[in-house]
Amino acid sequence: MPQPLATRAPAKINLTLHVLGRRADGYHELESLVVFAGTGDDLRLEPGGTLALAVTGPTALLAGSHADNLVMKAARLLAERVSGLKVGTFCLTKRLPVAAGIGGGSSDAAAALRLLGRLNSLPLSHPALREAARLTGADVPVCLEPRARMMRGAGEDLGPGLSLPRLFAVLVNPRVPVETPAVFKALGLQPGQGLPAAAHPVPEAPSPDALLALLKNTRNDLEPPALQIQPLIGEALGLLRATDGCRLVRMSGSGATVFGLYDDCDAAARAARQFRRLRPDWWVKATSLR
Ligand SMILES: C[C@@](CO)(OP(=O)(O)O)[C@H](O)COP(=O)(O)OP(=O)(O)OC[C@H]1O[C@@H](n2ccc(N)nc2=O)[C@H](O)[C@@H]1O
Ligand SMILES: Nc1ncnc2c1ncn2[C@@H]1O[C@H](COP(=O)(O)OP(=O)(O)O)[C@@H](O)[C@H]1O
Repeated sequence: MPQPLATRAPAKINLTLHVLGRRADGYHELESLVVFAGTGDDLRLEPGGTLALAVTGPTALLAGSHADNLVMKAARLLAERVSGLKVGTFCLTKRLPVAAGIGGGSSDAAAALRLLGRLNSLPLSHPALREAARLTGADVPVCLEPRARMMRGAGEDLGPGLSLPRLFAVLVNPRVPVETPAVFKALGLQPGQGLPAAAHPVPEAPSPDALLALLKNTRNDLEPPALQIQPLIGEALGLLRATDGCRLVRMSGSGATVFGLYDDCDAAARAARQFRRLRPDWWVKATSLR
């Protein structure tokens, strides 16, 4: 019997997200410093038979139908490009909130491509794998090799892996989905129109303080339109900012998840406990980012 293959699908966090402009095809040119969390979904692949998916876990029911699952979309796109691709049954343990600005579905899709790559001896640099990632969604390429890097273009233009200090964070989501296309639409850019550019090159191996100083001079341009659509994001930002030891708060991606940064693991754990007392029904997670 072939051994099942397994991988983690970590949450993606946009520490910065500058929208440079809107292209003629409607997509937006981005510049984003992306990192990955210690928390995420889990994906297993049991090789053999036809392509199938089973989803369990606390947010399984929110992830939509199996046919529309991004795991299946990525696998189908790869199978269309690699003849005789060996497949099997994917078992997804879904824990991350859905439509939450932390790329859960994208990270699941990228995890599926990693596992199929392993099963079929395809390196992550294989053109079919890269193309399947890009066609699955704008955030999938950066999730293929989940490590800190700059992401540009619509998401396909990736910088080299960055050596960042580990950051200690609390992630908060009010458990309300926010749809990405609606947020980009609410930004209100016309094709060809841009926002003021503000390049933010990351120095080689910055200290935690240097990284924090850089983050304070940057933004998430999707925060204002997302706040218009879902005012609970403003509440999340305000409550998190007020937790003890919080150094910076910001929304990730198109929301609604927001993150707070703290000096160390204990401060983040304390803040998460403090926050849970205020909003016991929300998703609150202390984690590290890098
Ligand atoms: C905003 C970001 C930032 O990392 O994260 P999330 O909020 O999804 O986590 C991503 O760009 C989201 O990536 P992803 O969720 O994969 O986007 P897709 O499915 O490809 O596109 C959904 C829709 O978002 C808009 N879109 C997406 C990416 C982009 N650069 N410009 C866009 O205008 C388009 O309207 C598109 O139809
Ligand atoms: N494996 C999956 N996990 C989560 N959402 C998925 C998945 N597959 C498909 N989707 C769909 O993709 C959309 C975006 O979900 P998600 O990736 O969680 O968003 P975000 O990138 O904003 O965190 C949702 O509307 C959801 O129905």
